[in-house]
Amino acid sequence: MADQPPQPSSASTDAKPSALARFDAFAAMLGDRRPAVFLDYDGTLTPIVERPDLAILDESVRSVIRRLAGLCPVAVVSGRDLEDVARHVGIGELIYAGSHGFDIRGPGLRTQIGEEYLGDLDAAEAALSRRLDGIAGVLVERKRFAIAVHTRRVAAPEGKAAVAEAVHAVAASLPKLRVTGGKEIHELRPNLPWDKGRAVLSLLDRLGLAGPETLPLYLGDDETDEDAFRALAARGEGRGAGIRVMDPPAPSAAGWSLKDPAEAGAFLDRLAGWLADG
Ligand SMILES: O=P(O)(O)OC[C@H]1O[C@H](O[C@H]2O[C@H](CO)[C@@H](O)[C@H](O)[C@H]2O)[C@H](O)[C@@H](O)[C@@H]1O
Repeated sequence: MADQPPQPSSASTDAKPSALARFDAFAAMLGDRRPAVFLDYDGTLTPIVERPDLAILDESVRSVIRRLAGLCPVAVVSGRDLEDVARHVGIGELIYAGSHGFDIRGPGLRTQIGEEYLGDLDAAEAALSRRLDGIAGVLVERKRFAIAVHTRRVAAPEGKAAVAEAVHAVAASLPKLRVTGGKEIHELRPNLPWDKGRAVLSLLDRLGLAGPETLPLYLGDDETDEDAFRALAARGEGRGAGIRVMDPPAPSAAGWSLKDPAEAGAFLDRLAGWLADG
């Protein structure tokens, strides 16, 4: 019997089919459409590590992404600062969306959303450095359009609770910002209706990829990637595929899964091979 493409499931803890183990079904779902591939960085292309500067892209993954970019549109959509993620990925011709999609550049593309919030972000950064002073292990990472406060190396539970309290106190004093979460991280960003999902939809429009001949794929591992999975799911049945990198299964609006960045690299390699074979 032919391998039937699994139906995308809604946000639930249901196990999502593996886009790698069931690659034939994934390819059948893609059919003769051309993919447009959107890639998150941390936890998707590189394993989660102790500090952001230690998340180095493996050369083999870089070369798979480079090969894929020769076969279909590829964009990296990251919470990191635009320049930081572009430097880590190190492929000049790609499209990059940094600060969770607030800062976009690529061939013929340049957009910055929320420049009028930079003063509030500067004020938040200064307030955070005062409030977090003395909490061992905390790391504040300023991006152009967001501030990440990392708790991975902060003692639990008191230290982590103190960091959360400080972040929420600063946010309460700066209502033009909002708090989002992730893996051992609190982030402050402009309180605007903008996120990775809206950035992906906007890129599809601007790149002329919004039609039915293109199937957008989004690979991500974290809370903020759920915005992109939901945005693709909202385009309608079969108009986008979310692939959540996760182990064990967690609630997700993605229809597919991969276990870890190693599987993500293997999937991208398989996809590139499949596209090259025509
Ligand atoms: O959207 P992404 O590309 O996945 O970026 C999300 C955040 O990733 C980074 O933090 C995460 O990865 C670190 C390195 O593995 C890890 O130490 C940290 O606990 C994770 O939250 C990055 O530093 C953030 O700026 C991004 O927002």
